[in-house]
Formats: sequence, C-alpha cells, structure tokens
Amino acid sequence: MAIEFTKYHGLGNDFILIDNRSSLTPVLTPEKAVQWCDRHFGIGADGVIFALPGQKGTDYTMRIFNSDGSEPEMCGNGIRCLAVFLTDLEGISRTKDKYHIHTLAGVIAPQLTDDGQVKVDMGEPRLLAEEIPTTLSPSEFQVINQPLEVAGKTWDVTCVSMGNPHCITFVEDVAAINLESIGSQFENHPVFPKKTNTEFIEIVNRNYLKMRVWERGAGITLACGTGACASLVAGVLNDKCDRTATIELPGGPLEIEWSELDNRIYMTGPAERVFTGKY
Ligand SMILES: N[C@@H](CCC[C@H](N)C(=O)O)C(=O)O
Repeated sequence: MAIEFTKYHGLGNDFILIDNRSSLTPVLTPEKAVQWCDRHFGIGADGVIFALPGQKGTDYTMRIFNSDGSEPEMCGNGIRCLAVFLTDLEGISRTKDKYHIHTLAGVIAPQLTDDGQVKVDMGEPRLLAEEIPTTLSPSEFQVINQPLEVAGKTWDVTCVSMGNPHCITFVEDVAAINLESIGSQFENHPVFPKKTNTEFIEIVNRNYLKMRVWERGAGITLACGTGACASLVAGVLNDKCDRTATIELPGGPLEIEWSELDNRIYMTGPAERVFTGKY
C-alpha cells in the first residue's frame, strides 16, 4: 500500500512527515523507517516523524524514528517541521495559539510566528547525571566540565538533557574537529547507557556560538535543535555565554533563550516544506 508523506527540513536537518492522525500506532515499523531514510535506496532523511492523535489533553502526539530506526524522546528541528505540517493539514494559520504536543520528553509547545518562523517552548533542561543519563558523576550531581577519555584524548564535557541526552565540549575551532572519526565513539561511550548526542561548540562571543553535531542514531547532521538548546545551557553553566544567543549550525542559525523567569528554553527557527509524495 502506498503511503503519503511530506518531506520537510529545519536548517537542513530533514524529515519525512506522515499524517498518522487516525491511530496511535505509527504506520511504519522502525525497519521501514530505516529504508525510507536511506539516501541512496529510499527517500532520504535524518528521521521519520508521525503526527498522531493527542494524549492527556494535548492537541497531537509526535513520535519519531531516527534514520537507524531508534526512537528518541524529542527532536527540536522536527517539532518545528511538525508544527508547519499540522498547519498545512488543518488548513488554518495558528499564529495566535500554541500547539501542545505530547512527546516522550513531555509536552512541547511550538507556535508559528508572524514572520513564518516557529518558536518552541522546549521545557526545562534536566541537569542531573541520572536524568541525562550518564555515569560520569554520581546520579544526583550535575556533569559540568568533567574529563572524558575518547579516542585517546581527554575532553572536558558538560551534559544536559532536553528530554534526550547531549554531551557538549567547548573547543577553539569547530571546523578542526574530526566528527566522522570521533562522533560514534562519544555516542557509544559506556558512560552513556542510552547513548548520546554530541555537540562541539566554539564561542565567538557571549551571544554567538558555532556548533557542529554528531546525532545519536543519525550521525553528522546539518543542525540539531535540542543540541543547540543543550549547548546554550552548557555555555551558561560554564559562564561562557549569556542566556540568549544565536547558535550557528552548518545548516543555518537558531535563536535560543534560557529564560530566567520560568527556567524554560525557547528555540526559534525555520521549517520548510520540500516536497510531497507517495511511497
Ligand atoms: N535532530 C534533532 C534530534 C533528533 C533525535 C536525536 N538524534 C536523538 O537520538 O536524541 C533535533 O533537532 O533536536
């Protein structure tokens, strides 16, 4: 049976979106998602996102499979794409109301802005070792600037969960990092029982950061929304940046704020429709 889909991207982090509003069970298995994401033998994407019925009083539920078939708790670029996809499906503009989306990381609230971007209330960052999760510190402690041995080198890492795990390292020059060779060694390091996303950050100034990312279950991508949020938090915890900053990714910039008022993270960026098809 052919299934309809729409391809979207958020700063080059690309997803296949599927209208799954008639059932709480995704229409694709993780194995099928792997085939669909294949850039040579399938449609090609960093993940597949399903728009399912809401649960526990929310408007909709988001589920996502990474391109390797694993299921992450959340996806920042993906939820911006989902908000535009839902607007397209509903045929109405929602610039006045937020969507409330049920995810494995809790309720996340994206809202379309008047200038065509999407601003997302990403919730509060989680900082305790047991919440990441990682064994780098005792469970009830934070992991800030801790040494970690990877590929024969000691890296000073800070760990933050945005519902999904992130391990952040500040470096002099992000372009000089050999992500291809070290990315999967961070991802699969035994101190991360659920694996990890890995971000390298170069501080340009207190309000402008450059980032490159190796994503759990997807490898090198052009952008990672939860990674940008986690990196800003890591920058604040290490007193390297302010609570509002532009994060420049290979695919373009995201605006991130960690609000002092409510401790929540707000991410603003684009989401673009690419094409629609049946597969
Ligand atoms: N690209 C995403 C994150 C997708 C999930 C990630 N690969 C994981 O396994 O946690 C984003 O924009 O946040």
